[in-house]
Amino acid sequence: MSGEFDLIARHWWHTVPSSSGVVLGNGDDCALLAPAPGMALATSTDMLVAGRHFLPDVDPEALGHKALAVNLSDLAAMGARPLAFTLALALPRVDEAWLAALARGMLALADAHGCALVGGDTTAGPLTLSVTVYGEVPPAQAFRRSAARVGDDVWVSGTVGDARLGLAVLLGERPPLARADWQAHVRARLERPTPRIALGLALRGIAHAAIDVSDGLVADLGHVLAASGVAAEIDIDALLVGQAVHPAVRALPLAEALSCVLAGGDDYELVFTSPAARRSEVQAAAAAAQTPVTRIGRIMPGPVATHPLADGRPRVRLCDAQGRPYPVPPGTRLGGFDHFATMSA
Ligand SMILES: Nc1ncnc2c1ncn2[C@@H]1O[C@H](COP(=O)(O)OP(=O)(O)OP(=O)(O)O)[C@@H](O)[C@H]1O
Ligand SMILES: Cc1ncc(C[n+]2csc(CCOP(=O)(O)O)c2C)c(N)n1
Ligand SMILES: [Mg+2]
Repeated sequence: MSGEFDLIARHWWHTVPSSSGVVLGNGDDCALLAPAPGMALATSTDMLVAGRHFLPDVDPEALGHKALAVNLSDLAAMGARPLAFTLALALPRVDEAWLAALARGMLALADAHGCALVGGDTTAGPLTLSVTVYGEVPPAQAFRRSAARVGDDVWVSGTVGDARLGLAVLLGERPPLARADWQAHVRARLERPTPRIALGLALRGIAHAAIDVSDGLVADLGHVLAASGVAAEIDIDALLVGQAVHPAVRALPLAEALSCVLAGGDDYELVFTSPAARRSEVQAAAAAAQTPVTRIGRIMPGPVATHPLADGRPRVRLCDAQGRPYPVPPGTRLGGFDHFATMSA
């Protein structure tokens, strides 16, 4: 028998970790959360829709991981520590083995971050996963998008562009990579992103503004710049020769490599700003968090923002190591992922 409540009980009952700020978990009309004294409750929602965020034949364990990871990534971008999450799930059919794998992937990542599943909703419908995360952060140390200042450095964690290369192969836009280890890497980067929670926590009190790269580096940095009323120079030489670009991406024709790096999306790395005087503290925080970071540019004066999201003004200037305008090759994409860009009203 597979009624709605059996299904929830079998797959989603989750023991609440004791130290987590969860007063009451799964099973009542609401969960009760209590951030530590002096902490603000941080919350964010992101959903994954079959055919749009993932292909329907994706490994369900990886899908469970990614649905939570992209949400934890938002907590990381705020400098918040994860406490709990809820899961709203629409399922076209009940496939016990598929659901067990989904739960395994999601709950393994939850346990790794001490983040309890405290509630949700399950319905029949087109395959959709919507996660809401809750975390805690000292409000004065949260990395607001509006906090970038002229004179700040721009940094990025990990590598950008490799997830988009993985997607290009999956979508048949290009053949699989000749090197099996590179192919496995780009696929894993697409399907099992690493939320940079440890880095976010280590950067508290050091970074000014931050955002996680979901739509593309230039587009997401653009949200920070618009919210802060500033502009930025991105040093393409520092990006391409540094450790922020994986060799599999560097090996692509230049326009394709730049498109992946600057507009790829699905990276779930942190782009953050911090004062130039604090470079050594950023490096120490990154080392403590065991997360590589690369300095890729600087914040410059820019137009005053009219809206923090859809401001429409060009704010990112691409330059070379000498600060000269970078000659972007024809065919390079810079715009980020936009769900409605190709839909007519
Ligand atoms: N339906 C909605 N109702 C209210 N606020 C929304 C809604 N959709 C998005 N927002 C808010 O708009 C802002 C931008 O949303 P967006 O989803 O682009 O950011 P994000 O979650 O950081 O990025 P991504 O979804 O690409 O990971 C966020 O503050 C988000 O909470
Ligand atoms: C099958 C398939 N097609 C396209 C993509 C790429 N993609 C989809 S949504 C998104 C931005 C983040 O989503 P959101 O802004 O909704 O949080 C990106 C980069 C994918 N991952 N899988
Ligand atoms: Mg979102």
